[in-house]
Amino acid sequence: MSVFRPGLFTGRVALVTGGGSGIGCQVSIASRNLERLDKAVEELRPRGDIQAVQCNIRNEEDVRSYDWLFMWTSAAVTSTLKTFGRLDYLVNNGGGQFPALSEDITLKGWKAVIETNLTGTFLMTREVYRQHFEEHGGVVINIVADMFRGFPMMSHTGAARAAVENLTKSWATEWAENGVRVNAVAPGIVFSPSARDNYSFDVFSEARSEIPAKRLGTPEEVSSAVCFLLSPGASFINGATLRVDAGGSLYSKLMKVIPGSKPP
Ligand SMILES: CCCCCCCCCCC/C=C/C(=O)SCCNC(=O)CCNC(=O)[C@H](O)C(C)(C)COP(=O)(O)OP(=O)(O)OC[C@H]1O[C@@H](n2cnc3c(N)ncnc32)[C@H](O)[C@@H]1OP(=O)(O)O
Ligand SMILES: NC(=O)C1=CN([C@@H]2O[C@H](COP(=O)(O)OP(=O)(O)OC[C@H]3O[C@@H](n4cnc5c(N)ncnc54)[C@H](OP(=O)(O)O)[C@@H]3O)[C@@H](O)[C@H]2O)C=CC1
Repeated sequence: MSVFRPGLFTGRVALVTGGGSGIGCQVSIASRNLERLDKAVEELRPRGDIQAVQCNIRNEEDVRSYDWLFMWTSAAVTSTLKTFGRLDYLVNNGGGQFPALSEDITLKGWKAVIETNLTGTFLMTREVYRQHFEEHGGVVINIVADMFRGFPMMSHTGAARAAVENLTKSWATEWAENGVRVNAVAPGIVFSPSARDNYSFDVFSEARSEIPAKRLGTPEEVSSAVCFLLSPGASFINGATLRVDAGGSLYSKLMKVIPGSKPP
């Protein structure tokens, strides 16, 4: 994600898993690969105050590391609080999967996808709530996917993302009185280099004709939705899933073929 909204989030602090964000506030970005994180920090530095935190969201030990000052706290949360002094937003963006028929998914592969997308989101959110949001309130955004009609060829991620959508509703209700809002964003098909490299065929070219708008989404279009849900403009929205897919999740091949074709 990389959208800059000058002014809107000034003085606020966000913790974003899975890569970059420049939403115009102070941000910690957390993922496994420190080299990639440092590169993202360099790119995003002109947009705001950014720091990198190495963290595998699948490992409770990574998420909950011991700190003498803060007692049992998340490394990512602790370092964000130490650096910026507060925490207002958590964006659970880290995730991924691989294409495979269900019968070909090994238990190890299944666990990798479930632990990344479901358990990682649970661990991060639980920790942020325990360490800060319970007392101070905050906003959580869970990035899910278009799994509303199942996710054939990627059933592991479909199951994990549907579970995260359900967690979104549970947390929204459990924590509302603590001033916490929890919403999800479900992107359609959005160009990203890692998605391109993760398929043996040109998934983006093939997908384009199946989207009513005849084009892919952009990271900025996803980020706009995230920024809206984080903002005070969404203060009465809780437990919702916002689809950012240009209607892609509503379209079926059984319907009339979509005419025309627009450039990407
Ligand atoms: C034909 C497909 C049609 C579907 C069409 C749909 C349209 C597509 C829409 C696109 C939507 C895009 C959504 C996105 O999320 S894009 C960007 C997300 N980024 C990624 O997905 C990054 C790449 N993925 C991963 O990093 C991994 O998949 C994973 C999340 C599992 C990370 O796990 P880990 O780091 O632990 O990875 P390992 O390499 O150690 O793998 C562990 C075991 O997982 C199995 N595995 C992993 N990759 C594959 C693969 N490509 N094929 C089969 N199995 C795989 C395997 O069992 C691994 O264990 P082994 O290495 O011991 O075998
Ligand atoms: N692009 C698309 O069409 C769609 C994407 N999405 C979802 O949106 C999110 C962003 O996707 P996109 O930017 O395209 O993909 P990327 O692969 O670029 O981003 C995924 C990020 O997640 C991080 N990550 C993966 N596993 C872990 C882990 N165990 N711990 C911490 N971080 C982890 C990766 O960093 P690192 O490897 O360094 O840990 C990477 O930065 C993902 O959850 C993706 O599944 C959903 C629908 C469609």
